[in-house]
Amino acid sequence: MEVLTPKEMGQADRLAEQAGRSLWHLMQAAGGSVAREALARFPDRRSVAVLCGPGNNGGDGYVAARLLRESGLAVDVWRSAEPKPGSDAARAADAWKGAVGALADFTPQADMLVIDALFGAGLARDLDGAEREAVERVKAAGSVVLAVDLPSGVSGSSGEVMGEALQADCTVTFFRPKPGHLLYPGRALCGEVVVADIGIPAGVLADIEPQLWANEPAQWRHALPRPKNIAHKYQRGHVAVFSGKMSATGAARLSADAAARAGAGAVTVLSPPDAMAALATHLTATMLHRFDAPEDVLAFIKERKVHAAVCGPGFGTGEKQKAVVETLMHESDVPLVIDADAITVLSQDLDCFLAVRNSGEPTLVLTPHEGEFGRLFPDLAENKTLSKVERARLAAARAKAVVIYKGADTVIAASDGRAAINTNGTVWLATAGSGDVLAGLVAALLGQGMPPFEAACAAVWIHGQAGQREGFGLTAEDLPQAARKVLAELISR
Ligand SMILES: NC(=O)C1=CN([C@@H]2O[C@H](COP(=O)(O)OP(=O)(O)OC[C@H]3O[C@@H](n4cnc5c(N)ncnc54)[C@H](OP(=O)(O)O)[C@@H]3O)[C@@H](O)[C@H]2O)[C@@H](O)CC1
Ligand SMILES: [K+]
Repeated sequence: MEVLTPKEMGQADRLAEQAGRSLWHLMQAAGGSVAREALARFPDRRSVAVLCGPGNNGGDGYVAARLLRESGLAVDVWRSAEPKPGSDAARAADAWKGAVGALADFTPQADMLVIDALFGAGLARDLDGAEREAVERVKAAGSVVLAVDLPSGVSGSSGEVMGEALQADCTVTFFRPKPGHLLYPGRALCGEVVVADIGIPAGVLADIEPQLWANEPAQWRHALPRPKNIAHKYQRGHVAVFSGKMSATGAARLSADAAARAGAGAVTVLSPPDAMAALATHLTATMLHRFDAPEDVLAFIKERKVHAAVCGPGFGTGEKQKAVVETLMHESDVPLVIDADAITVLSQDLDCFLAVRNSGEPTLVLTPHEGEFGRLFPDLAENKTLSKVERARLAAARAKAVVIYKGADTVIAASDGRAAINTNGTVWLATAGSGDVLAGLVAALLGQGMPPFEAACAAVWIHGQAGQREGFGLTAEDLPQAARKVLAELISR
């Protein structure tokens, strides 16, 4: 599903108006969907307090208050400021015939349902004054909170908290989700998110051309590799995985296993001389090839028609490893997944490493977690005015790569501006070796010809789904088999 920034949502609103849906009607539908969710989800609440701000978010609140009162509930409205005269919100406030108290006098109770219509998409600065104090009182009272569009204090564009924010049990948003619903900490503060249809025609999206999605199979399933019956193993993608020294071969084996389970026809682990024996005792279907120097790597990639390579897991960060990364980046055009130690190597001189990747397909996928992202792109990491999506996009454009910016809310970004926020991750994936598996999955899909952005999105989603299936106590060794089953289901559907 498309994700719209608050600015794009404003555009949707204007385009809907041109198509004959006035803001007044949209506001009625928005307030109506809030009232419906309140009745359906919290039927046992004895009283309802609707907190209304000065803008259209408050307007939605007045509409919901009226409808809930008409359905027989005891409803009070508390407002921080009056809506602008002549606005749709002012008209909605006029249609509310009950009492209106000053927000400063509002005393929340634990058994109350609080409908938060203070601020939504128009939140422009940190909460302070009466609104901030009311938010603090609601949090302290522990009332159940249903947020209109966004919990007040959460930025719709970044999910960041602006000064202070409510913790909602449920958030009803309209037409399409916003980044603030999917990016932390906003995602946690929203509670369950309901996306309500308020009559904005989906056709407006063709004009808006959103470049951000919630990461879902609908976005990339069509591009999943489906091998032809007559393909031989090398036509199904040959993935090379670089191993580190003797005491650090496990990470490469996890990547290799993941690549094989994700459909690569052949997988070879490229091993430094000292690790050959350790790897040989562990590998069965996966092939093993020794390399001493970068020239060996280039020769192997060429002669054995490697379709994608993973470099980084357990690789090491010394001069020898740096020379290999440099060679891969400058002298080979094999699609590359650069992870872990190879990211550290790259971050030593990113400009130099990326200097020659100025044209052509972005065949580079970078998979930094928060710390690695900070090392690769320190200025972007430190820029607190940017959302995680914006940081990932700028990084992708700078590196001419697909960037998988990992975390609980992993963002995948392409250098052309497309981006996706992943939502199916689980805490069980925060385990040693989990990233090595992800790198192998990306390489398998790349090696089978899937375009890089789609391959990265698919791999992240499949990884998340595999984590959910395995759940409590999973280890990275469990993930490749689980990923295989997830992928098999996706392809067979
Ligand atoms: N788009 C659509 O299709 C639809 C949108 N709908 C609804 O409209 C909502 C967006 O409405 P909106 O633009 O009026 O913004 P909103 O969140 O009410 O706040 C703006 C007001 O707050 C003020 N203000 C801001 N920050 C502040 C602060 N920290 N502390 C104090 N004041 C602050 C700001 O003041 P200003 O910055 O102008 O001085 C302005 O007065 C959206 O969330 C959804 O619920 C639906 O009705 C259906 C269709
Ligand atoms: K709100």
